[in-house]
Amino acid sequence: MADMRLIVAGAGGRMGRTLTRVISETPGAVLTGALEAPGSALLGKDAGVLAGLPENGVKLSADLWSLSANADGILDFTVPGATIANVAIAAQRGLVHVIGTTGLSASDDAVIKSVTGRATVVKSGNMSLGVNLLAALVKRVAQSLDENFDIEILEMHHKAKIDAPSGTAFLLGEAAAAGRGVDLHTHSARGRDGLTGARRPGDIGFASLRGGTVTGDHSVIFAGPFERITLSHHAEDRMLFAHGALKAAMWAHGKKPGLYSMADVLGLGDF
Ligand SMILES: NC(=O)C1=CN([C@@H]2O[C@H](COP(=O)(O)OP(=O)(O)OC[C@H]3O[C@@H](n4cnc5c(N)ncnc54)[C@H](OP(=O)(O)O)[C@@H]3O)[C@@H](O)[C@H]2O)C=CC1
Ligand SMILES: O=C(O)C1=N[C@H](C(=O)O)C[C@H](O)C1
Repeated sequence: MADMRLIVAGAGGRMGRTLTRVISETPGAVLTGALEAPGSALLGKDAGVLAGLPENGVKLSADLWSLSANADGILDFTVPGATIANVAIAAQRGLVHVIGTTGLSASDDAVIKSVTGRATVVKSGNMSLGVNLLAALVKRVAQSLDENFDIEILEMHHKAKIDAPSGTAFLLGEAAAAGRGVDLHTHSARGRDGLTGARRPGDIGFASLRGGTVTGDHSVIFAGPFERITLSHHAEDRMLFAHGALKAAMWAHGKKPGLYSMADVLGLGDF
């Protein structure tokens, strides 16, 4: 079978450079395009060199329409506005679209959903095996405990992260809410500050810390009367997410159109 031809969107970013390295080490995958923002100072630079590799001849471009003429998939770790612009082109070209971008709004999600009748999209706030396994465990524990156990989600990331709470925190919150049988939107507490009043029973709380170079730490705390259960994941290297994204792309290649999650890719759906 021919190699899967991949475009990295956000090729100059932290995840983009990591993806370029992981693709170069992965049999069955080849980098054919590198997308960056219009006006970026990195346009025209070599994606291999930016990733700390020898030159690979793939120059950063802002023209996804042209790049996508010779591609099977796009790995998209950018910003919401870029991802939403990419969705339409990926769908029109029939590319697998792996979306790792976080900070997407409800209306962004609706746009993504609207193309999945004809596009194959894998979207997840976290592409690692460990976090997706953690989400399955959180769902199970939330199923077993009643509202006497308050659920709090704590995340910490590097100081350059621009969105909060993290996509992973929402993924874990959704898992907890599903286990509890409640709607996360009507059962969350975010951004506590000042005279907040007592905790509302049944809420799922979120707290975000930012600093240093932390790749990504997440804990889900079940705080009950006189005892606490804490389930945690600590990401030590972005390679983790890049390997997951590549696995998702290769899994989705040839799959029928639809919106898939990492739980689908990893076979954790019935966990
Ligand atoms: N799901 C997962 O497993 C993971 C998700 N993420 C998410 O991925 C996203 C990126 O993270 P990270 O790599 O750390 O961030 P960076 O800021 O390092 O990278 C984002 C890149 O996207 C570029 N970009 C901006 N606009 C466009 C555009 N229109 N077209 C193409 N590229 C564009 C930026 O360019 P410029 O700087 O010039 O604006 C930048 O190079 C975040 O949302 C993050 O939360 C991160 C890790 C894992
Ligand atoms: O911005 C990051 O770095 C990360 N973003 C994702 C998120 O928002 O959860 C995944 C990972 O934690 C790293």
